[in-house]
Amino acid sequence: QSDGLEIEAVLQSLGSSFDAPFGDTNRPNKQFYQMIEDFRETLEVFPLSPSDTVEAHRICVCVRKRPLNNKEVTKKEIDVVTIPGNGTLLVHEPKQKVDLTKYLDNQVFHFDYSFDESSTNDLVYRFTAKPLVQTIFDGGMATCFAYGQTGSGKTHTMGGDFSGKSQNSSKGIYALAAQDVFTLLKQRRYSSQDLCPYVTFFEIYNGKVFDLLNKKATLRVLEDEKQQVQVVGLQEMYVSCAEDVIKMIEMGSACRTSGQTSANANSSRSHAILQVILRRRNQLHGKFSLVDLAGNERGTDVSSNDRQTLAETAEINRSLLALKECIRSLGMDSQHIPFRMSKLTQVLRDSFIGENSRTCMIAMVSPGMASCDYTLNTLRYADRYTQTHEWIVSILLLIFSGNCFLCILFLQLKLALKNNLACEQNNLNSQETQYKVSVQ
Ligand SMILES: Nc1ncnc2c1ncn2[C@@H]1O[C@H](COP(=O)(O)OP(=O)(O)OP(=O)(O)O)[C@@H](O)[C@H]1O
Repeated sequence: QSDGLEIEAVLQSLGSSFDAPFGDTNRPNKQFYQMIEDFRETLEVFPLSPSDTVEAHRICVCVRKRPLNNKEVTKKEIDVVTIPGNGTLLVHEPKQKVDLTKYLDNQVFHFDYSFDESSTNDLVYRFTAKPLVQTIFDGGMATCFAYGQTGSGKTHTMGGDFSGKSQNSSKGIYALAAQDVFTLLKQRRYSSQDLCPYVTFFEIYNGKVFDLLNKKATLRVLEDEKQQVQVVGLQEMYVSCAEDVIKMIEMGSACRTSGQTSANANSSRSHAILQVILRRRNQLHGKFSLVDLAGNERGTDVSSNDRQTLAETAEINRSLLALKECIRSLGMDSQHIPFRMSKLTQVLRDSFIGENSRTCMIAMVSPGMASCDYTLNTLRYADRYTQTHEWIVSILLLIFSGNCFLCILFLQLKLALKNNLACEQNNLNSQETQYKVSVQ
């Protein structure tokens, strides 16, 4: 029987055309599966191709869907996410009416780019982090975040493909960005500029900073009199080629703090930050921060609910909320960036200030029906950044048109969003309170 399951899993991973003889007999949620398949038949698909134009964005928000993994295929999980292209993503949320009629709530999300399950790291890199490499040569700060539920593919995207348990670090966004930095450094216009590349690699775990290139030494974060944030003692390694950077990625990744969640046996419980820094005569010229964020799971997803795990989860959620606030403020060109809200945003302060800073957020989603709630959470988190741009356009339009009614409507909308944020903060606070109560 187990052989049968394995054969079935392989056939399913080859394509849905092989699915019918097996899937029809004992697939759980067969009706939903069929409804989604029927819906997909009606869609026009425009897959992203490497020859498509890469647009310049100050804040770029993208989404990447990973394929169903072997475990999900064996369990006959339904794929509830469809990427028709043009930056669109659909979640087919299975629902049931009071009379038990099943139906799909098809929710549509729009991003700058959407990558389907067949997209390679190369393709994702081309549209996300690659355009940011130029920023650091122009004396700016670039930041690329991988955000998403545990097991959704953040480390796969940033650190490289896994073959079995070993990771191919040369195939991740970290390494691809490093290669491009060295390609540009060799170009005549930059080779004469005396720019020197350095790398730092550190993690933030439970509000503490650890140097992944120096035996996980604990580091202090201090602010100097000019409000510059310094990570005291962080090793900045000189690198002479992309291979040097790959060695550092492998060295640092090996000592990253991990744990076990229901979705990932080797879950990263820390935010890992790789920085490629350009210095000219020891002065900072540009900095590219590539951030593999900790999974945004809720407390119940982690396999043990002990004191440490609860504290970890509360800290992860707090820092992700802080990050959301900082990127929102950046998008609105706000004078006040609340970077002191968490250690993560504090160490990334440079990324949120200055006119020449560019950010890219890649939201990762798991395709399975069991992950549907978390997928929607991730998409809503990322969706807010896109909304920020739309808001700025709306404000300008309203000011110029002088339309009072629309102004009132807009202010009400703004108030609703503020309330929503307050709610999120309350949720976080109550999560922390629960944690405190459980510790007592
Ligand atoms: N696009 C993809 N194609 C193929 N396999 C993938 C893809 N994305 C993720 N995977 C696989 O899914 C598993 C989980 O991925 P990964 O460790 O990158 O998740 P994560 O989001 O970093 O999780 P965590 O937050 O728990 O660390 C890995 O085995 C990885 O190889």
